[in-house]
Amino acid sequence: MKYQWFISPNTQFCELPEPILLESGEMLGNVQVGYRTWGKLNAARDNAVVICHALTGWADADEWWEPLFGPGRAFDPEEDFIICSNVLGSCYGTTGPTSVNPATGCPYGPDFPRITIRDMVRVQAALLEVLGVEQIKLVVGGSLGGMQVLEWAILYADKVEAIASIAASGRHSAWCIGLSEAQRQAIYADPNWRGGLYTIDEPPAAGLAAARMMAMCTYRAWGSFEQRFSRTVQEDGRLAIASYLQHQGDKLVKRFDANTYITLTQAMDTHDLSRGLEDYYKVLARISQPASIVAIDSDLLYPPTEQQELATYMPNAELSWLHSPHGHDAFLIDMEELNAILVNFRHEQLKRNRSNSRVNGLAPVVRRSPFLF
Ligand SMILES: CC(=O)SCCNC(=O)CCNC(=O)[C@H](O)C(C)(C)COP(=O)(O)OP(=O)(O)OC[C@H]1O[C@@H](n2cnc3c(N)ncnc32)[C@H](O)[C@@H]1OP(=O)(O)O
Ligand SMILES: N[C@@H](CCO)C(=O)O
Repeated sequence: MKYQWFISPNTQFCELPEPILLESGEMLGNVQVGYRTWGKLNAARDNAVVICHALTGWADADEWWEPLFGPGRAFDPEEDFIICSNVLGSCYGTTGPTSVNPATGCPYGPDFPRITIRDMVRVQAALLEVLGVEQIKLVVGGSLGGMQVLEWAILYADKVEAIASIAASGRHSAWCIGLSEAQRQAIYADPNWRGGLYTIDEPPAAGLAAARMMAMCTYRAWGSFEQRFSRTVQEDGRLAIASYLQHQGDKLVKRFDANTYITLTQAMDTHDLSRGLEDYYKVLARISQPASIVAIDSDLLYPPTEQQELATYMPNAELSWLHSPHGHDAFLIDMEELNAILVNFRHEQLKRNRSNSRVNGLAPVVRRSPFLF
């Protein structure tokens, strides 16, 4: 089998002008960002909507969130300047383990530095600076994307007007860290792993596939598996659920890289909004932007208690429920329902801005300071 890391032909690339100082203290130079945009930046440079993707996602948000795009939908290119970039550490166009390390001329592989969610957000902010964005109307994303959204609200509080964080937590739980560690150990156990020094033609495919199979069980729910597969045995003798998981494992292996999987899951494990700041609940109280916190009622990975907690402690947050039998991945499946939640939130945001404008006699958005990236 020929493995390749697929980068969509629509991807645009930006070489960041400055190195990025990672949270670890390491400087990362020659950072490339793969990204997409839709719509136009307006004259005031304040109509940006930033979409943050999930673990194995990429910049083509109009593909994987297609029903959320269009007139009257959550993201309207007639009104918004929409940006989605591939995250730092990923393998879809942004610098990560599959990129060439300028110091060696070889791919970083396992030597790619440890990164955090904050590092991902700082790279996105540097891209936005290059694109000339001054103010962001909304930052939105699910799962790993939702973690970035929350960090955006803290790191760039003056720049971000509203956020929507879906199926995410404010700090990675022991449950999530444990599941990710088990997945990483499956990759390490593959003889092809070779400490991360495998070749593209001989990757640790079995390990990565096993990791994805475990992950899929956490992305879906008891009821959805029961309804779809029950105890059905296929003509080839395999249980349908086993066959489905094997297919999902193989599918990921054809489009994703094992070192990238390690890098991104480790970054998720660092996620804690309060790291290096103050008490966790005090940090949540600092997130003052209007916020839509979306909980999926069947989510086993980031259970609704985590979003209830966010919505309780964030002063301008509202909790919405995405009712779905599909589990955590519902934000990539039940898109009409998600679209309705986000459209409603954005209408409310618009009304709030208009009423602020009437009360204050000011423009709808009050800019407090220029943005420092
Ligand atoms: C193109 C995209 O993936 S867009 C989605 C954006 N993606 C991201 O953000 C990255 C992550 N992607 C994902 O997590 C997933 O793609 C999701 C959540 C969006 C959707 O999951 P899917 O795998 O497409 O859906 P689902 O659970 O219904 O599985 C369908 C697949 O399982 C296969 N399948 C179903 N039952 C069985 C079975 N018994 N045995 C073997 N294969 C089976 C189907 O043939 C189908 O295969 P295909 O994808 O190769 O056509
Ligand atoms: N299914 C999603 C992960 C869910 O957070 C992905 O593969 O990106």
